[in-house]
Amino acid sequence: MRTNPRKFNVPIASERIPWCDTGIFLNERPSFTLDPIFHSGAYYVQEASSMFVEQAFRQIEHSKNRIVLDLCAAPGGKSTHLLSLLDSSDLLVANEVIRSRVSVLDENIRKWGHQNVVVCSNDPADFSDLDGMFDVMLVDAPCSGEGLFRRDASAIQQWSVDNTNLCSTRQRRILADVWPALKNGGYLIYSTCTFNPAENEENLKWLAENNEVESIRIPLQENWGVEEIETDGMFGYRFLPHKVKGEGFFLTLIRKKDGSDSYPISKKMKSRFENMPKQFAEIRNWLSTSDSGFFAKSEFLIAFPESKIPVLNALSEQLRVISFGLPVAQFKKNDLLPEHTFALSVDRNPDVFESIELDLRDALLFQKKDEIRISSTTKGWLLVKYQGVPLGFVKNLGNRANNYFPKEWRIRMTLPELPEPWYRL
Ligand SMILES: C[S@@+](CC[C@H](N)C(=O)[O-])C[C@H]1O[C@@H](n2cnc3c(N)ncnc32)[C@H](O)[C@@H]1O
Repeated sequence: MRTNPRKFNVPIASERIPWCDTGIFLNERPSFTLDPIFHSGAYYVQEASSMFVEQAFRQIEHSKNRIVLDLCAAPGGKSTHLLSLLDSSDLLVANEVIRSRVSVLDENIRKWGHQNVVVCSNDPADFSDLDGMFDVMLVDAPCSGEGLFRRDASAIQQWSVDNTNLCSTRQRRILADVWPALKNGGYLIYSTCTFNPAENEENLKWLAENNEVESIRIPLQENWGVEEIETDGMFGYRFLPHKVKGEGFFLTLIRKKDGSDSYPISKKMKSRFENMPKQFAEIRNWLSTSDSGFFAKSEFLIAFPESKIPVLNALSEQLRVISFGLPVAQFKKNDLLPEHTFALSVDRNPDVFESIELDLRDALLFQKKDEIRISSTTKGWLLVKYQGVPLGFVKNLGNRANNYFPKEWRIRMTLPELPEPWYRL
């Protein structure tokens, strides 16, 4: 699993994943459903090899105000990882073409708690008019999944030569479609969870034959067991499951050496997003960021970096934007109701709402959306926490408390005898 460093520190006794600062191996699989902080975006359960994206990202020249695209983003493993690696001045665009997979992506991103993000649902071809828009692109391409063979025997049955050829053709189409949107000097991280050259190094070779690119090497440590392969001066990194402590994976990093230097973003374009109604100005104090603008979308107030509004306008001219920023509150008449996602925000001003700590059972009852006992004498909005990690809001009426956990995210299982959590904070 990979922790959210803005919410939860890696437990000290854990075995670290050597290529990811926030990644740890768990000795056994605990019940994540019965862990309140799992539902709060304190960590993401992810296969270890995939976290190698961090090493690629570390080779990218550091600068601020980058626009980063995760093209094949659902369910959000690498998008949440990127959010933790990016500067708050950067913007992540997380895209998933398959509509039924967008809601899980959106949910995982909301729980991670960052405001500098746009979620959209488009075919790679829809990006081709955004000439030179992105500084960094991650294409974690759909593939034949040979890397799953070890843990899922049915993946072997589904494998065929025809399917690998189909995947390779599709990957080339995806790369060709999205390539113009990467700016000159921008970086592409390409990855798959398969081994065969047709979906990996041969695609790279094809890209290099048709475009000006520079292959970037990623430093390795021998004890990681990761293989560096070189094909005509192009480097790739292969994870073979009998050699690394992780599943099968392939990744490469290249730099674009041609094309547009930047996308013309007009600062004057009329915004599609309404400004916040003036009577709610107090909400500015709810976040500790200096760059938050607030926008009204139906009855919700959304925080989004003010400086990125022109980019958001430009993106929404071309793309189907599903969500942006972080919902902070719902306004009803002249009242502001804090949103659940605001409780999970990494930029929440801790002084605005009083908080109370729940024990494990009450924390899970809260996340089941059941009634819970509140010991606080403070009436009104209270932030509830488990082991210091915020879980959401209740409204304490004195004799009872209303539970504001979102219905669609609630835990549906009946609570069994509760296990001890696998960490101590
Ligand atoms: C390997 S998975 C991505 C995993 C994700 N990056 C993560 O780390 O959680 C590949 C994704 O590509 C999407 N996909 C499928 N066909 C596609 C296509 N033709 N173009 C772009 N993406 C596609 C799939 O829906 C899937 O979400």
